[in-house]
Amino acid sequence: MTDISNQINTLRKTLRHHEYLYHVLDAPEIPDSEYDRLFHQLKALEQQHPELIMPDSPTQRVGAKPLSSFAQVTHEIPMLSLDNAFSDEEFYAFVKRIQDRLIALPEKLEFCCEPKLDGLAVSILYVNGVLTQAATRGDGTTGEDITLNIRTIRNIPLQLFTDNPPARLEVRGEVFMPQAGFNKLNETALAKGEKTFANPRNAAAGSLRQLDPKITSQRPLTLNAYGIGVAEGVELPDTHYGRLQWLKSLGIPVNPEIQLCDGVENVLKFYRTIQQKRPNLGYDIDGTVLKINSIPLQERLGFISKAPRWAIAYKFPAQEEMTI
Ligand SMILES: NC(=O)n1nc(-c2ccco2)nc1N
Repeated sequence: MTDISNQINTLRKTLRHHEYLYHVLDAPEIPDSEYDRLFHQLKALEQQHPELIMPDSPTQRVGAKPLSSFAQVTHEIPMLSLDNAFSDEEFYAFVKRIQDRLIALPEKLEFCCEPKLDGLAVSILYVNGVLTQAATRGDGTTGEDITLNIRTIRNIPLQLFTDNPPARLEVRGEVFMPQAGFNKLNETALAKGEKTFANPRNAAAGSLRQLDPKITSQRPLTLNAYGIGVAEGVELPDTHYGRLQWLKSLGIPVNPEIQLCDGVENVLKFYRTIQQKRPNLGYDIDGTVLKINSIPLQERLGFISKAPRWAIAYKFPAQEEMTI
């Protein structure tokens, strides 16, 4: 490898490390001025040697020019929506349905308990550890290709932090806008006489669905992963919580409030704790998501194909056999 490409690779590794410390761990080790100096050093070297530019270089986060429209992406594994509970009784009924379906049952059900982030669900595909495609959830089967916009979100690694990446890994999570960033965005928009957003969720959706990645790049968006879709060339942990910890080890941001809860009473304790924390989290949530932690149990339970809640077929009574 030439000396120049050595310098370029060392700078990329250093910048990825500091980007992770700053945007994922919120624990920078160098001042912004030093990060900028290294970034501009890399940018200059790449401009002198464009043949060495790689898509996963830290300098390649913001796409070149605006798109005219979004391509469609079909999810290999559908991104289903969640059933809702609005009371302890409805949660108990949910647990009872599980117990009724699982003949052989562990004495206590273990749940992975998560805050329900109020943003936009996205799917991010890494091929051999490199961020290759990203899409919105859309209708669960088909979404919009927002790869260029997702690449601008600073806490989403362009390359997984491992020397032995899976062949393909689909990370699923919520992109949201923290309240401080939302307030600042609206203040600036107001000052400029531009459109303001009603709430952080709309701001996140509007920012992610920008055709110009330069605009998305200036919006304070962040990702928290909450699951895995496609995974090839890797043996995944057999619990949901274990999979989230594994994602974290790859440099993927996961919400710090997530907890394992053993038994229904501890789950309800988590729910009330998050409810109390809610005003001070710094980002909007609209509840909690409570998941059976064991993957084999999840697979035994499967999915209910979700009929829309907004339509009903009101049928005529079965006709008597037509007599001619
Ligand atoms: N919105 C949110 O925070 N979600 N959404 C899920 C989800 C949706 C489908 C399966 O899991 N999980 C979390 N934490």
